[in-house]
Amino acid sequence: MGVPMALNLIKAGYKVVVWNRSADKCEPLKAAGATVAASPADVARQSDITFAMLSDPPAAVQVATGPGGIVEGMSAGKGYVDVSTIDPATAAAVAAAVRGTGALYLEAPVSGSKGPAEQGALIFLTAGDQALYDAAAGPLDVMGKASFFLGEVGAGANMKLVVNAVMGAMMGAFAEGLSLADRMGLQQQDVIDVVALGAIASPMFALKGPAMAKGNYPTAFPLKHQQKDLRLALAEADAAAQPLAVIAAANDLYVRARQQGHGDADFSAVLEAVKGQQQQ
Ligand SMILES: NC(=O)C1=CN([C@@H]2O[C@H](COP(=O)(O)OP(=O)(O)OC[C@H]3O[C@@H](n4cnc5c(N)ncnc54)[C@H](OP(=O)(O)O)[C@@H]3O)[C@@H](O)[C@H]2O)C=CC1
Ligand SMILES: O=CC(=O)O
Repeated sequence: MGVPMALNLIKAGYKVVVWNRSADKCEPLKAAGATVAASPADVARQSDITFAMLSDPPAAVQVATGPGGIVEGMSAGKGYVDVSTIDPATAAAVAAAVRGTGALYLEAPVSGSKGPAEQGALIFLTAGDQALYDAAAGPLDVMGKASFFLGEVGAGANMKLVVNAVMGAMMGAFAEGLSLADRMGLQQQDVIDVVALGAIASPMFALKGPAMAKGNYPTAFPLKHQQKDLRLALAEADAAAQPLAVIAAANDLYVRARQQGHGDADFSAVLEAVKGQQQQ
């Protein structure tokens, strides 16, 4: 996600400084005109606003507060925007560390996958320092088609977890429907066509369905990240005393898919876990 987002900033004329743990992934950005920094702190020192797109809560903490991390390069007048999907407690911990330097913090997880990232059509779910939201309006507008400012730190993370919990359950139900159709002797493509015309039509089913019917799962949103989001949503639901029976059942399917080795495939590969449950 980070590469297409940064490429759009470069194309829009922003001076962009990048860092990634595996340095080779910076190559396309360097070729497009970005400066490659030696560490996250080095990015922060050279930038007014630093964006981070990282896999999960441990990565967000490591890059922000670990040795050579963002916090070492932050100071008053700068801002840190974390667009990773993480939990509200991690966002609050990173916000406290960043704000301790005098800098501003905005969480801004995104809804939308690889295609929207390439097209500059992401949806930002932001919360934290409104002054940084205002200052980052230009870059957010380049990378996204909409931005929501939702209030205090944690609200953006919570919104993202709600949306992705629903998405994971929808994809799980779709995978079960395709498998059921197959067992009944129906064509999966016919199911996809029927669904597309009715009240449960979804861009996600239309986009992923034809490949799923062929057993193909080219990675846009890695299954391991969808399962991470379900796991984080279930933990928040537990803390809020909100039972999530359907979403918890969907999480079990994604856990099984990861155990079967599909973690790096697209999350639509949850279909393989459903197939694996079929009785002979
Ligand atoms: N893909 C998608 O469709 C979407 C993803 N998201 C969310 O965005 C985030 C990124 O997703 P995506 O780009 O697909 O994920 P990837 O797995 O492709 O990228 C994860 C990034 O995190 C880095 N990273 C992981 N652990 C560490 C660490 N300990 N220290 C430093 N860097 C680390 C990786 O570095 P390295 O290259 O060295 O491994 C890599 O740059 C996730 O939170 C995901 O849930 C949100 C919306 C859509
Ligand atoms: O988090 C994934 C997405 O597609 O949004």
